[in-house]
Amino acid sequence: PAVPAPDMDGVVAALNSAMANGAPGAMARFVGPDGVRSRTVGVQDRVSGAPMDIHSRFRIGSVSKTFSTVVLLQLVEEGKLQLDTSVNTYLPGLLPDDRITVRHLLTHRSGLADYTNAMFEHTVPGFEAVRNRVFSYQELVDLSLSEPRTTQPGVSYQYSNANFVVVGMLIEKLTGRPVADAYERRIFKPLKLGRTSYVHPETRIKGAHVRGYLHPDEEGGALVDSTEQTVSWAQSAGAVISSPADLNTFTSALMRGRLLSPAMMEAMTTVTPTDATDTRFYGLGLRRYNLSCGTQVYGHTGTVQGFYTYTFSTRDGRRSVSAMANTSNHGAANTALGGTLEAAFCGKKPA
Ligand SMILES: C[C@@H](NC(=O)[C@@H](C)NC(=O)CCCC[C@H](NC(=O)C[NH3+])C(=O)[O-])C(=O)O
Repeated sequence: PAVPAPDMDGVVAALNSAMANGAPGAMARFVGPDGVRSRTVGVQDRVSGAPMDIHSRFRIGSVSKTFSTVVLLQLVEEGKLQLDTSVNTYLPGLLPDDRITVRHLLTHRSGLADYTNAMFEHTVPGFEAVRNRVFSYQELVDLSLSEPRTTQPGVSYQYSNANFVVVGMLIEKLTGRPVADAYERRIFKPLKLGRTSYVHPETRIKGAHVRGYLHPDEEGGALVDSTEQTVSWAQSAGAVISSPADLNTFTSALMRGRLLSPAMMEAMTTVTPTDATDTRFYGLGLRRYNLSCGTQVYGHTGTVQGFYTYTFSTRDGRRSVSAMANTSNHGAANTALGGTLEAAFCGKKPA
């Protein structure tokens, strides 16, 4: 069936709006039946003035959660663990509640508190305190367990990075190897994602990359260059580095069933609402947005110091959008960047 052509003027307007709301630069890449459309605005480096480059790499934050989910669901397909079994079966004694299952982690329904709320309550001091720190998975889980649970297991959606830290622990326990090897062997290599890497705890981004700029909490305060950090506070919940093209390839290949069986894709895309607007949903490590034109898109968003990311694809994988703005802690810029989805997937508004 015919699909609307992307409204690339609308995409550029959204990118410019992200800049008007505090991002030094932004970019978006659309892949559809009629080929690739890329747009960039502003700069990827405020000091050198280097313009935003569509081939540059950047930190994708929680889009990493979908990569971690693919690895874990492949392990489920291989019979190494089961979704509705207690996490403590595979990681004895880790969690204080045997009722928390693997599925609860992937759907943010475990009740494990998100330690990043306290860690980054004061944005720049919180970031400076951890940007060069290396945490073990256990230390991050202990931070979560030092706070009360946020829900009884399975009862409600409560987003938490802790869930995907435990997913990383499961992957390493079940494969006997660092999570980086699993990403490489199971996703990056097969899909030839040449600009995607999982780097921890090295702080530098190798190769041509975007510099990220963190907004301080103080209105009008100077931007902080947050490009170099360990991202050890997130790891399997947020430490992947990628590029617009690789993200388009990843989400499209995922939706086309290149990484998981049809049955597992059915499980992954079975969603529940995450808010009262009936437009935002979560499945297994995957968001679904219902767009104004009725199109449903699947993918993930990312927020890591200095970088906002959206990467979504239609269910058939025929169309995908990846968009990035090199700032964070500035909600208006994030909302503006999200406007690329409506423009790209719904096309020009009817006159
Ligand atoms: C929401 C997003 N989640 C992620 O990408 C994960 C990895 N990031 C976070 O949980 C936010 C950490 C603080 C960011 C900092 N904010 C503060 O420090 C606020 N005081 C910043 O904005 O850079 C997602 O799933 O879409």
